[in-house]
Amino acid sequence: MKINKAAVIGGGSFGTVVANILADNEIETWQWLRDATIAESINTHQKNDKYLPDTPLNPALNATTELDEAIQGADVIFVSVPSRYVREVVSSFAAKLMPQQALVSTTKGIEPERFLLMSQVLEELCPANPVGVLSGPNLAKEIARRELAATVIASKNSDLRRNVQSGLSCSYFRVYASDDLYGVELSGALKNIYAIVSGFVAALGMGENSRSMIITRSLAEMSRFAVALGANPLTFLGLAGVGDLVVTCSSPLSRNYRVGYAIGEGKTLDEAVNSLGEVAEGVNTLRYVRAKAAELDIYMPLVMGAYEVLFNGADPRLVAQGLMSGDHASDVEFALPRSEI
Ligand SMILES: NC(=O)C1=CN([C@@H]2O[C@H](COP(=O)(O)OP(=O)(O)OC[C@H]3O[C@@H](n4cnc5c(N)ncnc54)[C@H](O)[C@@H]3O)[C@@H](O)[C@H]2O)C=CC1
Ligand SMILES: O=C(CO)COP(=O)(O)O
Repeated sequence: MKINKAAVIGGGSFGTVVANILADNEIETWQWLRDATIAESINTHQKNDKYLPDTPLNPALNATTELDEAIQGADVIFVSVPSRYVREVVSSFAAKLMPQQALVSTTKGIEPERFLLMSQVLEELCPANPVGVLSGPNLAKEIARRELAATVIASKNSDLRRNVQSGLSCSYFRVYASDDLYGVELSGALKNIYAIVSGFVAALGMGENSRSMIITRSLAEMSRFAVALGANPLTFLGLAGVGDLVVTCSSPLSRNYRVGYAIGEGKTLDEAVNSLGEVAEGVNTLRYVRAKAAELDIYMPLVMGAYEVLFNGADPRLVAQGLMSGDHASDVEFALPRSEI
């Protein structure tokens, strides 16, 4: 079955990019957002003035502040609001869904109380509906300029995977498939932490060897955490893992990288976050992952170091330095077991 109507919940930069691709692919698309002025601007001037002011949007894209108008009859509903609001927003329409309507999260964050990923929140709220996750190296502003990019749709439901692949694939966007929902989603959330650390490293003027060491050891740390939580570490080798880690650890277009960069320059966390005006999920994810790693006794020196910098005022230089003095470990996680080091 192809997608005849799609809804996108969220009026930020990524929600707008997803909605615009769907509209470019001639799918009837309704984007829900709270701000009536932005909705009006999308409908009349084909612009999201706040989040993507330089991108002319497809004239066929419909924006609305009425949730019902967006979700009614939508074959797929993309959820693209910051993680702290996903439960609240989805709860407000969950009871109105028909069982065949699929939900796809694009949100890269964690709900702290029970350490739930967004697909788990969706499954809890909408147990009868197919659920998927879209994640990958997808800086919204580059995709908005139609620069080539690829992503991953992860779901246990093969119809959902195929529908999203055909609904979102176009000349500048390619969609790969995975059935490892948890691994794809966990890597999307975790990489935001390491983008912050890479921001410190860049601001401090450390060299390319340091940056490469940080990115590669981030991957080791992410996969160690993932395995402790029961995820498949192989997923971390794909676009949603290495791909997204590399792009967000390298690009000033990443909000998480920019937060780290500002802190590396000497700004406080509040100053760094307030100057963004957009969501940087990694700040909260760092708090939750640090608590989980402590609870499960998982060795994560970059997470522990970054936490000290963001929340206890430690010198960002110490994070990279911490790697030099930590326990000796194997290069590729799981290739050489710790017991043999
Ligand atoms: N921007 C990017 O390059 C990418 C972002 N993502 C993820 O997508 C999610 C959304 O990101 P962006 O669109 O970039 O965020 P954003 O900061 O550009 O926009 C967030 C949107 O959510 C809305 N919002 C905030 N609180 C809300 C509430 N209580 N109810 C309803 N709407 C609310 C805001 O008004 C805004 O329209 C994040 O989890 C992010 O990690 C994923 C891939 C790429
Ligand atoms: O997830 C992203 C790109 O894939 C966007 O990263 P930021 O949230 O750090 O901007």
